[in-house]
Order: sequence, then structure tokens, then C-alpha cells
Amino acid sequence: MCMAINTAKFGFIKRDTPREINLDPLQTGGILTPEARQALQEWGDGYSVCDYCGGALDQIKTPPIFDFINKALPEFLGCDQARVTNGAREAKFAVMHAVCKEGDWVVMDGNAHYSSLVAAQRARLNIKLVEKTPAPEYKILPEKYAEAIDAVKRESGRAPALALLTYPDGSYGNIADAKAISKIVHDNGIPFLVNGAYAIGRMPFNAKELGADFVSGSGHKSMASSGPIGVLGVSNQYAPKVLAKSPTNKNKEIEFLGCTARGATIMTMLASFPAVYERTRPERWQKEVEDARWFSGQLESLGLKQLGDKPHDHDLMFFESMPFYDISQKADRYFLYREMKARSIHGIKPGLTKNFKLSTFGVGREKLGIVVDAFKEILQKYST
Ligand SMILES: Cc1ncc(COP(=O)(O)O)c(C=O)c1O
Repeated sequence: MCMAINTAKFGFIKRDTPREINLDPLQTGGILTPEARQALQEWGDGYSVCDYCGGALDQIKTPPIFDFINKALPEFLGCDQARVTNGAREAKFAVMHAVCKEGDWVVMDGNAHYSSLVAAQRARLNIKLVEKTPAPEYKILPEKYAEAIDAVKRESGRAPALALLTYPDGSYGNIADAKAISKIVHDNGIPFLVNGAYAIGRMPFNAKELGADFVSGSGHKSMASSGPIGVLGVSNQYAPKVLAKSPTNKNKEIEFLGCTARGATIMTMLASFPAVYERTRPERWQKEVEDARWFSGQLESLGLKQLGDKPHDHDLMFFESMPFYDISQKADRYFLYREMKARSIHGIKPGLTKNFKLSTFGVGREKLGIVVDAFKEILQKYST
């Protein structure tokens, strides 16, 4: 018998997260520009971008998706060709699936995001993680790629089919020497994928300068876009494999199942692109780095400890926060979340007190000062 579905809890739902100040690493670079917010409303109907379809997403001339994907995006990424995907993970999977075969090995940094591992597993690859240095730095050193490649050769009798670097990584915001890693990887005849989910759209980034054959980026994480959307850059050398077309449906690229971000997501990316392009200029990024370093110094003066690269070169930072952990032993583990929420500051996960990640991207010195004061007030309140 068919039961009637109770729909009472669905329909329009207001988001109640206080967002006066947002420090959530997953969100700071994805906050929409006013133009993207407008685009969301304008292009929100299903396949809205397909009014004048040219047979494939990247061929649509009106709106100017063709120009974005085939002209602006390759230039922005510093690579020969580009596509949009449904996320950084889909870009990584497309590369792995196209250039590796089942049972091959992929070498990736020990700070790699879970989505890199899952993408490799979905492509039925074996994974060798490149060792990181111990706490508190957790650095990825180029020579460790050589060691991991040699280990794969020894254990499997063949070279890895792909190497991946997370640039920067999503835990500590560490920026490894991609150029040096690229040289080692290429000297071993291995193609190189740089996952720039936290770089592309935030900071200056150029695939060719880093020595990458492929790059992946995340629109919802770093390009002020409504998710899910990502970007993929590929060199001409590997484009025939990654962008191969279907023998039956000649317009459709196999790795993207024909078309990817075909609606409001791509239109928010286009809408934000002028602002995103501007914010990645070196002088703008330098200000972000200075803000991050200032914030790190302020928190350290309160007894917290920033792990990872120091001085830090990115807005994503990991803090060990023992003073808050000590308070949680007397109060409860949600006290910090509650106190921050009461001040309309979002970003520290509920229940975390011993350590947490934060991002200062786009927050600005004034609001970062408010956050520092909030931490001070909370420490004082519970010390009495
Ligand atoms: C370093 C890194 N890469 C990739 C991803 C996944 O990005 P996407 O959601 O665009 O697939 C994340 C998500 O947190 C990440 O931290």
C-alpha cells in the first residue's frame, strides 16, 4: 500500500547559522558575490543554460560559457585546456580514470584530502602516500616523493601512473614546493596532478609555473560559486586522453558523462569571475597572507599554537587550543561553540576545543580583531 508522504517539514527553509563573521575553511572562499547571488535567482531553473545549446556545455555561446571555459579559464589556470566539473573530486577522478588503468599506482602527499583517495579507489588504483614530517609542521618534502616512487617501483615492479600534490593541503594550509616535486615526478616519467582546491580562486596560481600536467579546483570552496562545481585544467599533451569524445555521441566527452555543471552553478561561477580574478592578484593575496599571519600571532599570544608552515603562507590554519580544552574539562565540550555562536561567529565545529581549523580568507583585519577579542573575553570569563 502506498503511504502519503508527510511534506510538512520541507519547502523553503531559512538558514539559521549566524554568519556575521564566517571562519569556516569550507566556506570563506565560496561566499557568493552580489552578482552571483543575482545569477542564482536568474538562472536557477533547471537546465536554464541550455536555451541555446551547442551540443555540449563548453560549446554554449549564449550565455558566454564557451568563452569562459575555452578562453578565460585556461588563461586563469595557466594551462592549455580547461573544463568545469561538479567539484574538485570529479576533476581528480576524471584525470585518474583517463590516464591510469585498473591496478596502477598513484602517489599522493600524506596530507591529501579524502576525496583524492576516494577518487583513486573509484578508479580502482593503488595508493602510496608520501610521508609528511612529524608534528608540528607536517610538511611534504620533495625528496619524499622520490622515496615513494622508488617504493612503488620496488613493490610493484613498475612506476606509478600518476602523482598528486595537495596545494595547499586542507588540514594545515601548508604549501609544498610544487615545482621541485614536479621535477622529481617528471624525471621518473610520471604525469603530475596538482589539487588546488584551496588555491585556485584565492591566490595566484599557474599550472605551467608549478609544472602541473593537470590541476583541479573547487568552485564552491574557492571561486565564490554555488556548489557543486569545480574546474579542471589539462595540458595539450594529455588533453586527447582526458577530453576524449564518445564514439557514439560525437559532441560528448566521456569523462564528464557528456556535460557537468549545467545550470545555476556555472552561472554563479561566471558571475563571480571578475571579482575572483581580481582577488587572486599578488598584492591582494599578500594582504590575505599578512592578515593570516597577524591572526596567528594574536592567537598564539593567547596560548594557542598554530601548527603547519610558519610563518604561514595561506589563510587556512590549524590551531592547537589547550587553554580552551582545559576549560572544556570544567565546563562542557560545546562551550566554545556556544560562546562563538552568541557572538555571531561561525566556523569552529560544535564540540571542538582541543584543536580546530580556521580560515581568515576575505574576513578583513577589523572582523579578525573582533574574533581575537571574542577569544580573549571567553578565556577571561572562564578563568574566574
Ligand atoms: C584539499 C581539498 N581538496 C578537495 C576537496 C574536495 O573539493 P570538492 O568538494 O570541490 O570536490 C576538499 C574538500 O574539503 C579539500 O579540502
